[in-house]
Amino acid sequence: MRIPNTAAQLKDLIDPQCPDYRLGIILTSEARLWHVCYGLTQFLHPRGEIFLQWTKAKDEKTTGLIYFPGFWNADQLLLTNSQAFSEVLVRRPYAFTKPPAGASLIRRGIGDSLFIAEGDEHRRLRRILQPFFNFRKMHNLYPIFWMKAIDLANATARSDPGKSSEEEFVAEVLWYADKVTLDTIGLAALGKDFKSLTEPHELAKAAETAAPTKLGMQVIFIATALLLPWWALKLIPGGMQKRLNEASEQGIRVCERFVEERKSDEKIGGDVFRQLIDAQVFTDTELVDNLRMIIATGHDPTAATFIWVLYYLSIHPEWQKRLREELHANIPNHFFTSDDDKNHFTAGATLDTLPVLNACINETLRYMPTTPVTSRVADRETTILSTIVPKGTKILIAPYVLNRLVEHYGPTAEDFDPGRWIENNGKANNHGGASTNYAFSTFLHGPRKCLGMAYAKAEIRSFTAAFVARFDFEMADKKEVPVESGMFSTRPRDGLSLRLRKVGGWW
Ligand code: HEM
Repeated sequence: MRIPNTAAQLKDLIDPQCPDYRLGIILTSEARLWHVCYGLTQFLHPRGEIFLQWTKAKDEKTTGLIYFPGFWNADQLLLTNSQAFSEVLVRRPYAFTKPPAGASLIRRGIGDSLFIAEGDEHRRLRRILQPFFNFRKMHNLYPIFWMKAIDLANATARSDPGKSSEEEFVAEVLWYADKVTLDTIGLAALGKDFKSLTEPHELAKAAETAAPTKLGMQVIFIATALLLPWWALKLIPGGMQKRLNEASEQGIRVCERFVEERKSDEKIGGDVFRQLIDAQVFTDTELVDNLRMIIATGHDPTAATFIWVLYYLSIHPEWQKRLREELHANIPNHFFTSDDDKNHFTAGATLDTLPVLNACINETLRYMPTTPVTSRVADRETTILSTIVPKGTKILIAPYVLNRLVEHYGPTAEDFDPGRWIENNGKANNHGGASTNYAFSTFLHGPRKCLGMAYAKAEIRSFTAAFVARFDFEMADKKEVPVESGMFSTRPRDGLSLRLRKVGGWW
């Protein structure tokens, strides 16, 4: 079967019950040019929600694929079931490459690295980098995560020196999350504490310059997907393209300095970067580019996920309370309060096994994947689920959709419910009640699965444990529902302002 390419055939593939379909067809049936509206769907916030609605509307006759035209009337396929995910991500991953326009934007931002490499080059870089991110190595990083988790809680408690009460106050916590995750990846990857939590740092400034929540960044992504040339982006108001260039150049300068420092002093550090230099597998340019990638990918999505954990716990106080009780029962007080002891907590062995902690984090990762939608392009004529897919077809992969399907999680699929990760006997499970691992697609699958999954989970466990054990919290404005935003990682557009109360006896 060839992909249909007329508005009439489109009707067969998209269920007319779907409201967005009707909006689309009104705009598209007469004038194909208006297909730009469908092109926008992958950028609309909450990202992935429209695709979930389409998938649900097709429901009983779903084939695993929904066809819809994109910008400039390009062919696009949305994958809607596990079999389709498996074919694209696991069975034939190299037949589907990252879209060239998006890849070139990422190259400008964080360098020519594993993240956008394809085919044999991707295999080579992955083979080199994978061993540095294995489960055991990530476990060995727990002392760093715990130390930084305590720093995060302490810095939050010190926020706004003029506050009227030291025991109860309001703080915007996304700012702290961004800084502490940057400092943590600095220590883990480079053995270097950027200390951006307490002092200005060039890399934190670069990240703020390219502030991912700004509307301008969204416009840049859309313009790139529209295949507008780079020079045309200069016309976008707000100087976004200039700021992106500045941020990128700043990142290059800082990372080049790190490489020089490291190469000139063989004694520094036993961290990931030292091991990469010693292995002598990368040129200097590759070192700089992959270091930029590790710093960027290693802090932005973990900060965002940690913030969503805090948000869901603030609107589900019953889970917050259960979690705090679990933490107080399992982690002795002095590991939070004593400067000597905080470095000696064997956090890994404890935090990996706490059912409520892991349930709250897994459920947040499921419910709010910070990469809700990603994409590929068929780089040759191929098939997905026996459907012929012409070369150049764009493939939309939405973890947000698979993570919320009733087929996977039952009638509560669209509710936030950490309980699905805990068995009746109180023990943790790692499937959330779903029968396929594609039901949890937050980190994707196959050879391009997130390299930092174990790192991210261990870091978020540490930050959540140290925060929830010591603060009781709720939304500063109880009526506020965060507006989702961000093109790299989905995060609350205006940060997260919490009313925090110090928990007595844990300071
Ligand atoms: C909660 C946190 C995180 C989430 C949700 C996440 C999610 C993802 C996703 C969905 C991808 C695939 C993107 C695509 O191919 O379109 C990815 C790739 C990647 N992630 Fe993560 N990530 C997280 C944290 C991290 C961390 C902490 C690191 C590094 C320390 C990292 C490093 C990478 C790298 C290097 C890739 C590219 C892998 C490849 O193409 O072979 N990520 N991540």
